[in-house]
Amino acid sequence: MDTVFIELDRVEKVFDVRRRTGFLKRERRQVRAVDSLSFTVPRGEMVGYIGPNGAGKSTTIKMLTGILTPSGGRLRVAGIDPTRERTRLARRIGVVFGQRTTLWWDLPLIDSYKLMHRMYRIPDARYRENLDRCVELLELADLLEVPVRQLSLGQRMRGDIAAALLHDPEVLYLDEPTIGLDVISKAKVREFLRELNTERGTTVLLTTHDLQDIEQLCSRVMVIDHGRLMYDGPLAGLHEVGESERTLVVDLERELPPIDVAPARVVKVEGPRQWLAFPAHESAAALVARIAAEYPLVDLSVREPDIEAVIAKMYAGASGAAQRVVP
Ligand SMILES: Nc1ncnc2c1ncn2[C@@H]1O[C@H](COP(=O)(O)OP(=O)(O)OP(=O)(O)O)[C@@H](O)[C@H]1O
Repeated sequence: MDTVFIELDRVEKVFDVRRRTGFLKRERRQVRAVDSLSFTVPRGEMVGYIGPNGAGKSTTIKMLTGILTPSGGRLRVAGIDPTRERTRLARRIGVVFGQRTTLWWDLPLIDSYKLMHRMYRIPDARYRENLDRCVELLELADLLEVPVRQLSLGQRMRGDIAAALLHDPEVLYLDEPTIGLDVISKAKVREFLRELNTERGTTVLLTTHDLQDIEQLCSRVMVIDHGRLMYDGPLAGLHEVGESERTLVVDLERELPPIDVAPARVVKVEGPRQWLAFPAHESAAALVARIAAEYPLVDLSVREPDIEAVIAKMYAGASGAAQRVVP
């Protein structure tokens, strides 16, 4: 697990953008899509890679596949420089872009796979074995003869994931693999990815706007914004850096004025029930003890912060370098 598989050292990507600003007038501007980005991913890890729109996620993945060349820094995948040896690397990586398909639109699904078999020069036995496995686990048997354009989004996505895995890649880059899928299809895709990771040890870098993907699949999450790494650690750790709050719901014997115990503050009162927000890192037990000592307490419960709210808050305040938290 501890061999470094993906390695970025102060990687930069700057785009030159020309914009028409008037008749014969053009403005040149530089967009720093990825800004001094450093991280490593060990072989066999499944990592979530998240950030708001335009944060630089796709640009990172494109550099990792060799489609884009970094403007600066050092980048290696399996010891290979993707820009210099894109073809050699292609045999070892799989890519799924949720919003685009790599399948041939008018052909039955199986024909796309046959074409890939030849394109990647996959040995016959290996191709058969991988295809059988994907067909079984992704439930593709009834879909193989169906032209891709007739597949539903969820079916096509499963078809695309299989296509990315026929050549046994060591790493899989997934860009929004569950976008637009219904609950059942999402569950199938997640289960498949989990199995792929545990059974085959495939390294997975997962970009998604669906935090449940991350919660269910990744023990580690990287948050990127304005091309910079804002957080790298377990999902649970985001609570602390996101300055999130937990809520204590207190039932008193009778209606009373708002409870006064710092640092908690009352955010809602409904008859004898009061809601108190307090910093997530504070001990709930200490707070409860103080309330019990001073107020006629009947019942209480603690509500954990919603991770979506934590991340939204983090994105909102993520413009300054001062808030970068990379343990
Ligand atoms: N080919 C390009 N030319 C110019 N600017 C680009 C190019 N590709 C990306 N950008 C810019 O770089 C920044 C990062 O874009 P990128 O697509 O990597 O973000 P993202 O995190 O993948 O966003 P999303 O979640 O919307 O897909 C954006 O400001 C984008 O406009």
